[in-house]
Amino acid sequence: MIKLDHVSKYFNRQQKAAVQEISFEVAVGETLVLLGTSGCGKTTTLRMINRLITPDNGRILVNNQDIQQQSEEILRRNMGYVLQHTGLFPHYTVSENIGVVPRLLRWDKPRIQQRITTLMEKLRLPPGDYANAYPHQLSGGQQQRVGLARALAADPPILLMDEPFGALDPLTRISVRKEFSHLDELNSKTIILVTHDIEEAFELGHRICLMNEGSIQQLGTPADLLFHPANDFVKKFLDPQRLQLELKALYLQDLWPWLGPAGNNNNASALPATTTSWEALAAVSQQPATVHYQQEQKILTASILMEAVSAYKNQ
Ligand SMILES: Nc1ncnc2c1ncn2[C@@H]1O[C@H](COP(=O)(O)OP(=O)(O)OP(=O)(O)O)[C@@H](O)[C@H]1O
Repeated sequence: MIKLDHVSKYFNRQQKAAVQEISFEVAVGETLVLLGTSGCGKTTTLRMINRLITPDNGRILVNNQDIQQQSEEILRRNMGYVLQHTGLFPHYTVSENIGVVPRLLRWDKPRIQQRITTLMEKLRLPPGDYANAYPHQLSGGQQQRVGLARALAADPPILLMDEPFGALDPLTRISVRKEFSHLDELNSKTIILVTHDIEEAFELGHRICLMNEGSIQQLGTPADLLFHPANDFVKKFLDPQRLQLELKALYLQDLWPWLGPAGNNNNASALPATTTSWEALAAVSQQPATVHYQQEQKILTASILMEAVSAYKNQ
């Protein structure tokens, strides 16, 4: 659905490209995270995809069509854009902010109203309390949700997000991120999300594109980056948070051959095999659980889990 083919960008006739020979594809419904330190070219890459910046070399295709040959208006209508600083219009109410794009598209009033109400409810902004509030009357987390609602209003198939949780304090950031990952509105969307936060990338990305100085260092699943780093840069980038990331990237079903013994315990709570090791560790810290997978049931304790993680890594 989105394809970058050897895309480069040089600013101000720089010798060194801000983005250098970047190629990747993002499938329909996939979330790709662009991860990397400040200045590595993430935002430039994102802005080239919706034509806010023109590449110097290479091609960008959306739905198999070169974006330079599509009208900017139609291209952007298919892409919601969410920014770190929400970019809400300060003199518009929440409801007016969310309705901006549907109004531009000339939807009729009842349809716009219905859509605003639906999104506000889904994003935990009760319309009775917030529809007529102005952005400055909201907390950072609420403003962020309004920004997301505005990007989703016309139901675009693609969502581009630049540090969408970057302006939030760490606790709010974690809770807004969690809500975001469970939002049904996002299930079928193709999402490219920019962040410098490793944990966020691992939580939200189906795949991660790790960049440094304008180039891709590795593009793969969280498990690929952790267990099969392409080079020393990738390894060192992840090292500070390695254990936690490994536990979040490994699902119980990945550890199945090393989990044991098979058994049944009617008093234990049941965990799905799609639980991450991180969540499972929290769940079994008090008492054992059972896991059912491929017609087999096993007992899970913290020590069994940690031994299985070690065995997986040493295989
Ligand atoms: N409009 C511009 N003019 C000149 N140089 C620019 C411009 N935009 C970005 N750059 C340079 O291009 C490089 C990549 O910037 P970019 O904003 O894409 O990085 P980033 O990874 O998104 O960083 P950050 O997380 O700090 O936003 C940087 O060296 C930056 O200074």
